[in-house]
Amino acid sequence: MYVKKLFTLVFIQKENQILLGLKKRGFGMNKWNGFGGKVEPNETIIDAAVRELKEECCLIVKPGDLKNIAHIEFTFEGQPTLMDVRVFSTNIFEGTPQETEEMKPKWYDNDGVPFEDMWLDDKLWFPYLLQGKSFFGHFHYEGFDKILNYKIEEQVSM
Ligand SMILES: CSc1nc2ncnc(N)c2[nH]1
Repeated sequence: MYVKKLFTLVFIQKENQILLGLKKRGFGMNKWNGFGGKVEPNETIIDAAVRELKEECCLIVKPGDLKNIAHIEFTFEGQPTLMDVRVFSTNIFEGTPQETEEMKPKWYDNDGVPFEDMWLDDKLWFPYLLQGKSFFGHFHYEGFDKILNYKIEEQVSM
């Protein structure tokens, strides 16, 4: 029986670039990632995604411009937690990415994503993200540095 926790993850994309943030504290510190976090009890998933993006890099997006492109679950050997991560992307945004206490933003070329400084699973599913393909993924970890098993299934549309 898992204890499910809901998270958002937002990727801002340009023609051939993707915006990543270097996490400066907390869970995933010193890893490059998209922007997001926990969904609070009083908000929708989309509202949480919009809120976290603004808080973490000062970009503004409209809820309607966020496309839900993936649903990724993370479980951990011997732990009850299931991280239920809803992934969104858009190329419509307002503002310029700013560094905050949480994240240092940087544009990366799609063919230069720093996988060696990201979560282990990211290099497995980023190709789907970069090709605009919707997918479901489940990654079962042992600790935080070893993937025991995983699956990725392309979805026709989310
Ligand atoms: C704990 S395993 C994990 N992989 C991840 N990849 C991208 N964003 C996350 N929040 C991730 N968590």
